[in-house]
Amino acid sequence: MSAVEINDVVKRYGALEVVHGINLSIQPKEFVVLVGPSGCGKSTTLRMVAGLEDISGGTVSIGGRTVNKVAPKDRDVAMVFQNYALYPHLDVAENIAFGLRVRREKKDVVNQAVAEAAHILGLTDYLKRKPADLSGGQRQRVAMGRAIVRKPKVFLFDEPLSNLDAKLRTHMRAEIKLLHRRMEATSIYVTHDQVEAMTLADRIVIMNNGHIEQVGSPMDVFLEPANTFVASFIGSPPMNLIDATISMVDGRPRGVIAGGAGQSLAIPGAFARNTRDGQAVKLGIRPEAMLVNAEASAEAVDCIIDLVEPLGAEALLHGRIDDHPFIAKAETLSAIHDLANVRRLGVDTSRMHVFDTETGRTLKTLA
Ligand SMILES: Nc1ncnc2c1ncn2[C@@H]1O[C@H](COP(=O)(O)OP(=O)(O)OP(=O)(O)O)[C@@H](O)[C@H]1O
Repeated sequence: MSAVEINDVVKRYGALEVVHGINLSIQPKEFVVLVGPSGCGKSTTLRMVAGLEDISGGTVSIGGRTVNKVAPKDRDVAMVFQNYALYPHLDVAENIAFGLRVRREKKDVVNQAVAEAAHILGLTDYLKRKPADLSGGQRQRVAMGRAIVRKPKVFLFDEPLSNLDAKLRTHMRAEIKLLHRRMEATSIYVTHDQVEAMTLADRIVIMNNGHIEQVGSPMDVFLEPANTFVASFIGSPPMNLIDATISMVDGRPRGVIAGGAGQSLAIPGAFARNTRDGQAVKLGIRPEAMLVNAEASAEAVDCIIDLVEPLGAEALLHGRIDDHPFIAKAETLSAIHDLANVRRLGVDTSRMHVFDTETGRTLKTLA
């Protein structure tokens, strides 16, 4: 039985429909991340699972029970919010204990649960402090402690790290992952940050405009994006998408880059059989599949580099191929090239993607 089942779920605010009939089955112990740009409906979806928003159509089930009409407190879920939602007048121990006290659990049960959670989260020395005297990361841990002690069927996280600075966010991300390994609790996590999604998720659900674009493991969605939206959302810097037209050369399709002098790249085998002569496509080339050492590549294109951004071991090259902007990634340590003066880049076409321009869908036959 799935832990959470979302069936044809719709959300409307008056006449405005913001979630358009989505389907998702979440397995027990699974860590699922809903990711997408601002306004795509991920928080609304999570809040419908939590019971904080009414469901306009379809059903949500938790542990096999339809919960559409069940009050949030009776759904056996615990939610961790971005703004922590701690009680400022209560100390850490009282904040963690709050849900158990409401349930009128016995005092020694509460004390033991709080001690355990504090130990897991490294809060033992802070139990008597008020939230105002804690760092952002510590406050977020208290919020997680409050969720843990309730031992819910499902943890729901709504952008829990977005108020933290970059370093702390990386640290807390690792903590959440370790916590999940330890507790093995089914978790649904909402973020707009694709790096957070990639690092935390067993499965990523990519949402856009109230629809689900693709569901898969982090590597699946990275290696086999179903469409241009997923391709440009997952991966940093994003995949370059270059307009081209398919042209058959000696019976093999090549993508001729639009609006230029006819430069072209070989369409990889997995995409080739779904192309047709004259078809408008987008060639999807990840920055790391563009190679400074063009002479060593079977396929290459002429380009102009406008800007080199050194990142340390790597540099990002911002440039143009026939007026199409692109970003390439180069290793600075091994490259003997003067990166600003690179005029030709190799393309590892075995790692190239091809999308139909009209539908945006990949031309690869996905399993
Ligand atoms: N109470 C409301 N009334 C009307 N429209 C709403 C309401 N709440 C949310 N929306 C709209 O629903 C859509 C989805 O919102 P939601 O908060 O789920 O997006 P999100 O993907 O979580 O974005 P963000 O990352 O910015 O929170 C948005 O277009 C938003 O404007």
